[in-house]
Amino acid sequence: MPLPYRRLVVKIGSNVLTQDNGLPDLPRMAHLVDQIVQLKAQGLEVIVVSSGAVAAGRSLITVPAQADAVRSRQLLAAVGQVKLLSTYAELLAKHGLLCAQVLVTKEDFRDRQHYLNMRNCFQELLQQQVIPIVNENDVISVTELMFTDNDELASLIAAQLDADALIILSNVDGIFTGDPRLPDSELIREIAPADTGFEQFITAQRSQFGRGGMLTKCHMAHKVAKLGISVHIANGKTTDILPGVLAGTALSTWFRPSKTASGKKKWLAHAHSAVKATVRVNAGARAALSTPGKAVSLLPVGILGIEGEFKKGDIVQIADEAGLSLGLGIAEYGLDKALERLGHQHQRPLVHYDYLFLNPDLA
Ligand SMILES: Nc1ncnc2c1ncn2[C@@H]1O[C@H](COP(=O)(O)OP(=O)(O)O)[C@@H](O)[C@H]1O
Ligand SMILES: N[C@@H](CCC(=O)OP(=O)(O)O)C(=O)O
Repeated sequence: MPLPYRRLVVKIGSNVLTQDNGLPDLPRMAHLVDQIVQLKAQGLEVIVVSSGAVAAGRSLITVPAQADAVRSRQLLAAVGQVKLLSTYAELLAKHGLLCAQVLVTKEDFRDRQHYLNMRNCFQELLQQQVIPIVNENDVISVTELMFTDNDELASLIAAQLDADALIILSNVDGIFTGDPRLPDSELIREIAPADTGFEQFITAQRSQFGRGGMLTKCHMAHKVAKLGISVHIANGKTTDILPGVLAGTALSTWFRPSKTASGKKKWLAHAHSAVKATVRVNAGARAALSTPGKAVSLLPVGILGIEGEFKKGDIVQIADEAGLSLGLGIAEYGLDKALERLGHQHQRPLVHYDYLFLNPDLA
């Protein structure tokens, strides 16, 4: 049967790879690797984003009682990542396949050139039939340098590599209409790009070893789907979940994708840390930019003011009069020219539509 996707990112959460006692679940890992190999044999390119370094570290070393939370995580992840990757390497070697370790931090997504370098490396690995296994570099990612969790990282990678689909494997079948442990809660099978309000169902409860929780998963999934990438949240503990999701026979919450965004827009969607200045627009410009289905560029006539400095090609944030962020764009010219043209009619757009990413929840 032909599979609907060509390039797939699979995110595997900590709890999927971890037993209740906190130690790695090797049979589960072996089964997931078998499924990945099966998909690869059917012609799919697979990129894995795997958590589990901290859990693997726990099986190897005891954290000293005086170590704080940051030190403990660094210690466990530094030791555990070696074990995590060597386990993947051994399991894949049985099928004659190689994997590659890709450890990243938020910084690696800041600069477009840096971003493209990373993308080129992924492309080479995929071309050589190597399976990239990505994780956050927990040793140097501390506090504000951290991704919210690996769901955010997996979303960035899916957008960066123009994946057709992202499958997020957790310990639940998807998003439920209430606490998944309660019998009245029902699985939401499909969420459309324009759907809102599903966040109300999500409780603060997390899996035992997870970091971000279901709310980040939802936000990320929705954002990625709006970039034109199909997203499924499914249960990584279910037998044959990956082929099941792809065949449409397994349970999951499917975030239906909107029409595909350009590579530049996908990059901009996650480029908040690279913003150089904020451009405030008036109500008319806000209304024009947020009209569904219309390709509108940001013209100087609708700009009220600018905070910060930028050059041609820098990323600017666009905000409304109240300071609410509307999206990000690439400046067509620098601050000096922008100030000269501010408020004037018949001027070149400061941000062209092709280089503009508007927040999906913009009303
Ligand atoms: N409405 C909901 N539907 C599904 N899961 C939910 C919901 N609200 C909270 N959760 C919790 O989210 C958890 C999964 O998120 P998380 O702990 O981040 O997992 P992971 O480690 O796989 O990233 C589930 O184990 C569940 O307890
Ligand atoms: N980088 C950490 C995982 C952090 C994380 O986001 O975990 P999870 O929420 O289970 O995907 C590790 O490898 O242990």
